[in-house]
Amino acid sequence: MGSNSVRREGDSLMVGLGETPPSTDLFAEDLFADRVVLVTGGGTGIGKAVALAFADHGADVAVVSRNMDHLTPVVEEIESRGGRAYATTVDVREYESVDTMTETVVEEFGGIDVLVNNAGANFLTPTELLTPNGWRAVVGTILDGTAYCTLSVGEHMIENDGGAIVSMGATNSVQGAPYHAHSGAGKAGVHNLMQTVASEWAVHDIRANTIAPGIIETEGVTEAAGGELPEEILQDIPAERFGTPADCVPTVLFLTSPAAAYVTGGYFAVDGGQLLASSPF
Ligand SMILES: CCCCC/C=C/C(=O)SCCNC(=O)CCNC(=O)[C@H](O)C(C)(C)COP(=O)(O)OP(=O)(O)OC[C@H]1O[C@@H](n2cnc3c(N)ncnc32)[C@H](O)[C@@H]1OP(=O)(O)O
Ligand SMILES: NC(=O)C1=CN([C@@H]2O[C@H](COP(=O)(O)OP(=O)(O)OC[C@H]3O[C@@H](n4cnc5c(N)ncnc54)[C@H](OP(=O)(O)O)[C@@H]3O)[C@@H](O)[C@H]2O)C=CC1
Repeated sequence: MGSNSVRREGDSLMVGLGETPPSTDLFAEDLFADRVVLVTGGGTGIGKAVALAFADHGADVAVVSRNMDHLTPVVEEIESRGGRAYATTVDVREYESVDTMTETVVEEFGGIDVLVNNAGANFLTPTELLTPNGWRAVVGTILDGTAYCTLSVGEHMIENDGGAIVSMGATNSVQGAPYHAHSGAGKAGVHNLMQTVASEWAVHDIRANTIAPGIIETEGVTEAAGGELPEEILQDIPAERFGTPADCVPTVLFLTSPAAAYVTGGYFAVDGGQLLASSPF
């Protein structure tokens, strides 16, 4: 068995920098029983993997995004596994649309305990070619969208028994990098917003954290990168592979579970070591 794989010896699960095991191998089956989880952008990529995993651990799951064609298969998949799921459309860039989403989900499931701000958008462009509309398309989705969902669902959480919020940041928020002006600035704002929310809303029993995926192979990032992910990037990733949506799942589940009761305002890279500096020698 290669060094980059999960090894089981007897009953113990030994994990290095290999494949992330399915969440059902790692967390209790009923970890999120009686909990309601809302995942924005839950019909594709990372959001889809996260939504399915929450359902596998007993949550009622609402998936929302602009396109019902992305959402319906996830609802069907969850229901076919015996779970409860619900989908509604939303454009996270529009506050009214977001507020309607919150009301609809609360009406359907009776509350919202966990919010995963996952809806996102990106493309790579030299800054001098970035138009105001291009900036708005990306920053409007990742920063306004995260803020609107946090404000709307947060109001509900404050009025009820608190909750947990996780937002998808990105490793490009840590320092400026070519072609990421809109995405990097927006994702930096996401982390800063989560820190502020964490500090203000602890009193309401609400925790808020940021997960920063590195490069996770999804159709979305491939499109954002212009059609393919250049293999040369792997030279800067100590894990020597791109991530998968499954790599992001356990961190989301951990941060929104009671295991993270004392964890708030944090920034958690899921990047195979991509943020580590490469050797100058
Ligand atoms: C590579 C490592 C990245 C790590 C960090 C983050 C990663 C991620 O977020 S990954 C995945 C997220 N998923 C996606 O990005 C999905 C695929 N992307 C898109 O759908 C588009 O890029 C979109 C976000 C712009 C689509 O939004 P939409 O509202 O449909 O936008 P429009 O097509 O109407 O365009 C608005 C505006 O943006 C300009 N624009 C769009 N694409 C590009 C591009 N590739 N390069 C330059 N400019 C672009 C477009 O021209 C419009 O501006 P105006 O022409 O001035 O009207
Ligand atoms: N993959 C990667 O390498 C990385 C991803 N991330 C972040 O992780 C998250 C998921 O990315 P990934 O799974 O790769 O990408 P996807 O493109 O698969 O996911 C983005 C999701 O957001 C939804 N969405 C986009 N715009 C809106 C909007 N205005 N309103 C509501 N929903 C919207 C899309 O659904 P629909 O089209 O139906 O609206 C889609 O389901 C994003 O926040 C992304 O920025 C961060 C770093 C790296």
